[in-house]
Amino acid sequence: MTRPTRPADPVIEISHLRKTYGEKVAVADVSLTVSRGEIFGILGPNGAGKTTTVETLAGLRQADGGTVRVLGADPQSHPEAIRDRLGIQLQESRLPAKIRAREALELYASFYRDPADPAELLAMLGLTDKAETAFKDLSGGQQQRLSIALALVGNPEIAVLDELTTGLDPQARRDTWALIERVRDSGVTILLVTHFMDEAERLADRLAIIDDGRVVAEGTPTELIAARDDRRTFRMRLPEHTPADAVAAVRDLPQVEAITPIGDEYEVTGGHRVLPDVVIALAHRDVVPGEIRTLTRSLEDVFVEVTGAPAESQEVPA
Ligand SMILES: Nc1ncnc2c1ncn2[C@@H]1O[C@H](COP(=O)(O)OP(=O)(O)OP(=O)(O)O)[C@@H](O)[C@H]1O
Repeated sequence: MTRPTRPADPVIEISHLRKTYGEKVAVADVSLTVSRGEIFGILGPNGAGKTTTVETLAGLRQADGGTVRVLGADPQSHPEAIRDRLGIQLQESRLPAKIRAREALELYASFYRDPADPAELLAMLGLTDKAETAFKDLSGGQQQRLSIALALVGNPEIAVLDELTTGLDPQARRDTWALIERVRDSGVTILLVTHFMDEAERLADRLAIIDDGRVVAEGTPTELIAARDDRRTFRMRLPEHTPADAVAAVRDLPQVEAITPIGDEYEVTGGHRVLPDVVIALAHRDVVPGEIRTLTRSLEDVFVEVTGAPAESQEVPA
């Protein structure tokens, strides 16, 4: 597992968290630390224990083992210590159909000692025009932005956002990402729960991949990709009439793990020197590849390797 250096100024510290529901172990052993001012992503397949982890740190569930500290306080024994300092947007937060956007924000603002100005929040989230619109008449993206506004209305130091862009169209997702970056830039620490690789790669300063109730990898997206980047893959197009023994010679090179014909190309995977070795071996046989493309790894490749799970579909409604 990748172990990053210890983060500075921790605002969330989870150590060996365990949570069961009867026989079901939802969280087996999760430890992670979130620093002030960062966007920290929790990424994992369905049922991995992500929501249970964030609900426990928000004081909404009682842990069976381990310790949780949020802004230095234990949310299990002192939920009031973090109540005004942590805002949470849970999956599929539903509001009454007829409540208007401004009314919902004013209602939530009334729960806090030092709330944000609802009108300012509406403006920041691009909802000023929709202030008097009933919840049921807002689009999916507008409902999502309102639920983010509700997580921010208490002027929290930490915002926990769960499945932020599920069900949004591509443009609404991009708009939401830009908004989250603005919120982070205003000084709020963000804990983002997601099963979308592109979202985690784009937004998270650091992230933990959780699988089956355990942290299986942790670091910046770049660290995670680089840590496992000891293999190289490229595709090449060979000239017509390339002799079969040239391809066989490539297959026999120590650096080559696999060479697979795909359409009119070959995909070659191997060690970090595989590309020059293949090109030199072909040159010895007077074969010059017509085109070579190296394939770069993504967070999705890392996710599949560490969880063994197929990556969640990235498809969203057009
Ligand atoms: N209240 C509950 N009672 C019993 N089992 C539960 C309960 N809540 C969650 N679980 C189970 O615990 C496991 C972890 O659930 P959790 O919701 O934390 O996962 P998740 O990673 O957030 O998944 P998803 O991405 O699907 O929301 C799952 O197997 C789930 O079915």
